[in-house]
Amino acid sequence: MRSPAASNAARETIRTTRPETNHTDHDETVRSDHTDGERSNHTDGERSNHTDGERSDHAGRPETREPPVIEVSNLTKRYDEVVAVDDVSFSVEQGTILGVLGPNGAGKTTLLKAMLGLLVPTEGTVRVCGIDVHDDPERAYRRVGATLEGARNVYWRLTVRENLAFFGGLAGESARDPAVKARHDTLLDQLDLLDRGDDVVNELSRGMKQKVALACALARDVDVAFLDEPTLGLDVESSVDLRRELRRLADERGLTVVLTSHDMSVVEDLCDRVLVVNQGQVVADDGVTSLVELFRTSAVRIVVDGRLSATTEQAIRADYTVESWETDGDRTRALVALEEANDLPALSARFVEGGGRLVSVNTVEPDLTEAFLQLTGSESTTRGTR
Ligand SMILES: Nc1ncnc2c1ncn2[C@@H]1O[C@H](COP(=O)(O)OP(=O)(O)OP(=O)(O)O)[C@@H](O)[C@H]1O
Repeated sequence: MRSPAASNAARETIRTTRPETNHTDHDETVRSDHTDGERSNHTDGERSNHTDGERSDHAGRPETREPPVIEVSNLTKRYDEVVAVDDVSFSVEQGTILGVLGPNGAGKTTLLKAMLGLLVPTEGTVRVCGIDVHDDPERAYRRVGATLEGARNVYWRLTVRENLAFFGGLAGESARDPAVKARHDTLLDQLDLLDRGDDVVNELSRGMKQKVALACALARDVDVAFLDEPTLGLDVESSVDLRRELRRLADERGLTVVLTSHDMSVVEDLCDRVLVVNQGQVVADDGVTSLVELFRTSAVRIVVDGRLSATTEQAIRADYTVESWETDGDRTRALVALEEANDLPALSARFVEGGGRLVSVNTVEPDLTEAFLQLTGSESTTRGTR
């Protein structure tokens, strides 16, 4: 329905409205469509001190805006001829849940691994909480938790609590420390795992294992969680629970989350902001609502009874963008793009004039899947009706 030119124009719009990362001008990097103001008002005062020394002023004096928790600058990762990440720059404010989307091979995992300091970039830098993850990986590691391969990171022969103790121990924390134990208890409680704490992970359901993996990523009092496909394989209920928990951690503790997911509903429900990656480059960086708005041309699904002639079909196709046209006996189902809702009566009239009897007319709104497909150059074949 939208011409490649329209998609390109949209792509250009997204790239040009998003300022390049400017680490000295935070106003530039703060986006109006996010609730940054609300998010910076966290209940855990310690959390706002995430930049190793640069902290907010709790004594009532005017505060300066804090630097972003994550700053990626001109990051490039090449594997011989393949440019997996191509000159990517962006920054993330505290308490944001950022979704990284992209088709297979787009560079999402490479980007995440480079942000975690697990890959040496060909060029560019990543700073987490003000720490360069490649110059000082150990110090950076203390501030981040990650699940890169779901529950496979977790030790299945250990109990849930032993896993938490192990992952906390990697950063020198002792589970015997009452403060650490209290944190683990709170985490288990929040994830509804408190009564399973002494169970061997192997005996838990898949969804529970996934939650244990998340608990391990957060076992230390981290500022940032990198989660690769956190809801993969979860049933609907567990997926909803996990999303709720991540939202709560972001809102109440100021946890910053970077996640990848192929599940658009997860991203649409959960993320404040979406980075769409394609061929190693960021092709869009915006709020979910803004991205969907960008492709807000509606379509209408019309069902009519009565045989429509080939001439009628051709005439409608000549005047409108027909996304699909299916005839099944006497029934025709057509999906037609409309630039203006006002065009609907005229379009319906064309079907009636052609001998059809209207059965139903439904407006179909675009969603994140549609925006994603447009941005990555794929074409949508179906639209969901809302
Ligand atoms: N170790 C490696 N050596 C060579 N090429 C690699 C390596 N890792 C990734 N690549 C290539 O880099 C590109 C990006 O891969 P990456 O795994 O980051 O994509 P992705 O977006 O995570 O994909 P998927 O959604 O399929 O997991 C791909 O072309 C991939 O083949």
